[in-house]
Amino acid sequence: MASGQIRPLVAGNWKMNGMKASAAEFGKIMAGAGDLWPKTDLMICPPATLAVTFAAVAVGSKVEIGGQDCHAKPSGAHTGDISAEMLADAGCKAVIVGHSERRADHKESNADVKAKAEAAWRAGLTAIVCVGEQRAERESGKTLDVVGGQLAGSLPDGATVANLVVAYEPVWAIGTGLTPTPADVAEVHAFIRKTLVGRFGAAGAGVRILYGGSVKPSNAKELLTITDVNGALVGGASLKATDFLGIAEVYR
Ligand SMILES: O=C(CO)COP(=O)(O)O
Repeated sequence: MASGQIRPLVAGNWKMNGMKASAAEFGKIMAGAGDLWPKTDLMICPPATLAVTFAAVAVGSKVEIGGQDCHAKPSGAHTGDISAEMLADAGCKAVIVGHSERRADHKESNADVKAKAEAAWRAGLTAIVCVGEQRAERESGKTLDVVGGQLAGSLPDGATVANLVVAYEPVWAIGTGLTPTPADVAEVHAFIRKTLVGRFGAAGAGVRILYGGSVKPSNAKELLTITDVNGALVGGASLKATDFLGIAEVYR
């Protein structure tokens, strides 16, 4: 496998989608996961309203539950926010931080993202740190500068590198059906790997680097078997069990 010895992770980010009735679709994902594990780890990041129940029913299954965001502090007067400790208490094993929709909609800076990633580690969660360039940045040849700056500013400090995942999500590829060429994905992932090894030493070689942005079953093989692509962060296609499992199939 092009991704070497690293066990891939296919994670679904449900974003602001999902009602109680979505438990049926989640059940289908759990039912299919057994066939894919232990070759591939599977995770669903549902909205917080569903995380508690999904985490409870997922106990003993091969699907882990993650949050989509967390506050940097463990508790306090922060109306509407959820801490990493609360996610862990709900049964989550990971949390996405620095998704481009949060960087844009909530004006989250690299420093904010870093504080959230460190909060994830503090709570014993895996931090899934998202980076990725805007279309204009790619067109002007600034992709590696932008991604390098995001990594420098948002990766957590500390020694819990086993609890780190980086997701490369080009902003222009999210929800658009557009994807970078395999060569472009390979270039950015190699750059992220080099940066991780520079930052964390040998442990950086084991950090999973996910690709995200319009991944679907039909393009999964092309995108997810590139060197240093160790899985996917899937948006829209993760809402349908057959599509989500069809993506993870590439690692079977
Ligand atoms: O943002 C994403 C996952 O976090 C990707 O979304 P889509 O797969 O819908 O493009």
